Amino acid sequence: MVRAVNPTESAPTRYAWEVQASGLRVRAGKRMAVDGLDLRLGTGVHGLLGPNGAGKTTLIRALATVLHPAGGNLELLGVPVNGRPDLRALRRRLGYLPQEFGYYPKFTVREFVEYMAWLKEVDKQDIPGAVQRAIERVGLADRAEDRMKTLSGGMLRRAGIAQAVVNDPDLLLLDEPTVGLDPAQRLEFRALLRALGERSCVLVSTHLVEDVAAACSRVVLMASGRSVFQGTPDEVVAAGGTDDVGDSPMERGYSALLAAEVTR
Ligand SMILES: Nc1ncnc2c1ncn2[C@@H]1O[C@H](COP(=O)(O)OP(=O)(O)OP(=O)(O)O)[C@@H](O)[C@H]1O
Repeated sequence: MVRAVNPTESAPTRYAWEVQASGLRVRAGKRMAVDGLDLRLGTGVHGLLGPNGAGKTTLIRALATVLHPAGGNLELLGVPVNGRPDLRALRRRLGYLPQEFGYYPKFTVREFVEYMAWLKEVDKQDIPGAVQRAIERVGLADRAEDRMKTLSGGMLRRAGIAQAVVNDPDLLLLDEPTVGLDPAQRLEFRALLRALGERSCVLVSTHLVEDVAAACSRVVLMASGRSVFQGTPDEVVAAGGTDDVGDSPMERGYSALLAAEVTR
């Protein structure tokens, strides 16, 4: 039987921005946690910074199409996600690492990443190679046959990153990916981020300002559900002065930009 092609699958593959949001509003429970956010993200690694409760996780969940916008416009990889479109084709091109993710504890790392590749509808013949590559990229090749329940917190996080990249996503969303990674792994992860950002749009939420300085080409700063700054890491540094709070130029710039927003 010939299956009808839906409008999402036949959407043009060329677009100016991987993520384009205007006046975006997203609810988290009863709260409008993203409230009038304007954002344009292209290829590269974008660091998403902001204080607790700024709306970072809610934004990432909306970009992962887990939460539906309550208002405004959102376009991902050229596909409008307002209304109730069929998002299946779009989701195949996304990678998402939530802050917490579920897994069957008896799965081995390889089985977990294979299962996620299958869910993302990676072509059957491509799955073994894609899984091996993803596991190697996060440095878990020597633990591939170990069960998920035997991994340390940092290793679990790396397995989570492997599932997020197994389909070579065009838009990769990582919510606090470096939590639990040891310093050596964080350095390797920064290198992986830079490599992924060469051909994909990567958005990384983190509280580790130094990860942003080292791995990101652009910075988005959120406060109270809106984007209050978008620019380069150098521009963040330039915003800081010696009186601003922080142990590094990047932290002082971050504090200065947030303080300017509070007094606005
Ligand atoms: N399920 C929920 N029900 C009610 N309120 C929620 C829910 N999830 C988030 N919120 C609220 O929405 C706001 C934004 O939360 P969100 O988790 O998006 O922020 P965040 O910037 O990711 O914070 P953090 O840095 O602490 O992870 C907060 O005020 C939070 O309390």
